[in-house]
Parts: sequence; C-alpha cells; structure tokens
Amino acid sequence: MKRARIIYNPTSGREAFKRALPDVLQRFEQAGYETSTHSTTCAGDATEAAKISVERRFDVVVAAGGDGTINEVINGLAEQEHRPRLGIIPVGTTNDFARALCVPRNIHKAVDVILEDYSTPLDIGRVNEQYFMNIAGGGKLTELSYEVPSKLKTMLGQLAYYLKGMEMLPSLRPTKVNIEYDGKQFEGDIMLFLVSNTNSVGGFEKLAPAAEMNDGLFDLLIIKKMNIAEFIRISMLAVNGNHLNDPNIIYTKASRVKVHTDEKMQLNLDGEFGGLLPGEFVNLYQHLEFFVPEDKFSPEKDC
Ligand SMILES: Nc1ncnc2c1ncn2[C@@H]1O[C@H](COP(=O)(O)OP(=O)(O)OP(=O)(O)O)[C@@H](O)[C@H]1O
Repeated sequence: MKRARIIYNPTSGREAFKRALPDVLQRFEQAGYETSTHSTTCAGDATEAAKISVERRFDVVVAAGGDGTINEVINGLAEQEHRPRLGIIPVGTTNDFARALCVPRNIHKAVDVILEDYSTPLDIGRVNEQYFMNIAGGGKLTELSYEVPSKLKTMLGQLAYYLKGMEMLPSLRPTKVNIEYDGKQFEGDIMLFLVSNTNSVGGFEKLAPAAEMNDGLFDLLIIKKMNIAEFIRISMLAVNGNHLNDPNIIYTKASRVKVHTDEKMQLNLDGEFGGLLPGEFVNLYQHLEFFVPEDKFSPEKDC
C-alpha cells in the first residue's frame, strides 16, 4: 500500500485546512493510500517533519499551507537521497508556488491533482545551504513579505501586502552590490534583485515571464537605483509584464548567481527571512518531483 504524510500548518491562510482534513483523509484512503498527518507547531517544524517522513520511507509527502510551509518541507527533503514525491495543497495567503504549478486553490481540487497521480521533476534553488522553490531576492522591498503580521494576513489576505508595500515606499533605499551571473557581471546600486524559478512572484504573474521550472536556469531580475516615482511607474508596468525593456532593468537567465555586498542586505527566500547576503544561488536541475495537473506543461495551459 502507498503511504502519504500530510504536513500542514494549522495557522495558514484562513485556517480552512483543519476543517477540511477529515474529508481529505477519507479521499486519500479511498484512493489506496495509508495516510498520516503532522500539524506544524512553530517555524522550522515542517522541515523536521519532512526529514522524518523520509526516514519513515513515505512514498508521498503533502505540504498543506502557504509558500512558507512548502519552503520548509522542501528544505527537509532537498538533501535526502531518497526524496518522496511532493504534493501541494495551497491554503496560504499568497500561494505563488501553487499558482506557478497550476494547482488550484480549492482544497478538494488540489487533492484531485495529487490523486490523479501525475508528477514531474522540477528545479529548485540553493543558496548558503538553504533551499527555495519559487524565488529568492534581496533589497528593502523584499522584506515586505515577512513584515506583514500573520493576523493581518488572516484578516485581509493579499491586501495586507499592498498596504504594507505603500507604507514602506518612502523608506526604500538602494544598495550597492556586485552580481556575477554565468560569467557576466553587474556592479552598482540597485533597488532589488530577484532570482526566480517560476513566473509567479508576489502576486505578479508577469514579473519574470520567461521563467521555466524544469530548464536548470533561474530568471534573474535586477532593478537598478531609481527614485520612488520611477519605482512606482516600473511597478505598475510590471503588472502587465511591460517592465522588461526599461533601461533600469536587467532581465536574463542564469544557472548560477553570486551576489556580494558590503552593506547589510537581507536575503528573502520564498517570502521568509533567509539570513544576510552575500550568497551564491545555484539551480538544482529537476531535483524534486511534484504532483501537477497533467496538462500543466502543454502549450495551451494558462493558469
Ligand atoms: N502552529 C504554528 N503557529 C504559528 N506559526 C507557524 C505554525 N506552524 C508553522 N508556522 C510558521 O508559519 C509560517 C508561514 O506559514 P505559511 O506560509 O504556511 O502560511 P501563510 O503565512 O498564511 O501564507 P503565505 O506564506 O502564503 O503568506 C511558516 O513558515 C512557519 O514558520
């Protein structure tokens, strides 16, 4: 019999997963899985739970939560020799990664994707011995994602981020960096940089529109120093993906990106604080196998 371990964050999003859990378990049982659950208790707990799932030889691990929970689970699986297949049930506030995978936000439809049993190997990123599946970055604005209090996210959802973003705008300052990417180099002041594995970033779906998740390459986006009015203008253009030809933007693909700075610059990994830079970002080609809708990589699919 196949065995699945569901690791879920009971505080994620609007706490809907706890209510759906009995139905979810029943559906896994009916599909032939022996299933057990782990409810996370604090930061880092999902990483430990994922490592234990590997030790106990589960065939499938399901991460139910927001991007933070999925990131923690990936950190528990990435270094293991035997890596179970990974399913996602997106019940967080932003769910950028699930959007990139075309996994529906409806809990039962997300369960359908896992039980349909189609999975595919996808790239993940590593930096300073930590792993990310969606995006890494640095620059004051990337700190937005963890400055929003969890209670406010539960109440307001995505709106909480926009409000906090507006509040932070006046305090945005450029940072002097040196960025090496696949043999090329950029040196100068930047507002922020992003190293992206998917095209779904911070609720913007066209920020890194060419990102593929199984090509062994990141999309690197550098936004150079500019004033606040310019920055707002670029952000508006980015909603529709019209920011890429701007002279203040560098947008390219790279498998390795090395960021050095003498100033204090925080590293953001999938929306959570990941320590301080410098760091070297390495793309791990097709390193983890994810359940996705079977037509996810067909040219017609747009989700
Ligand atoms: N029982 C818990 N109580 C409080 N925090 C927890 C608990 N379990 C996990 N966490 C922490 O909550 C963080 C954020 O959770 P998660 O990403 O699942 O949900 P979210 O914040 O609602 O959504 P998103 O990250 O998409 O905005 C996790 O990275 C984890 O460190």
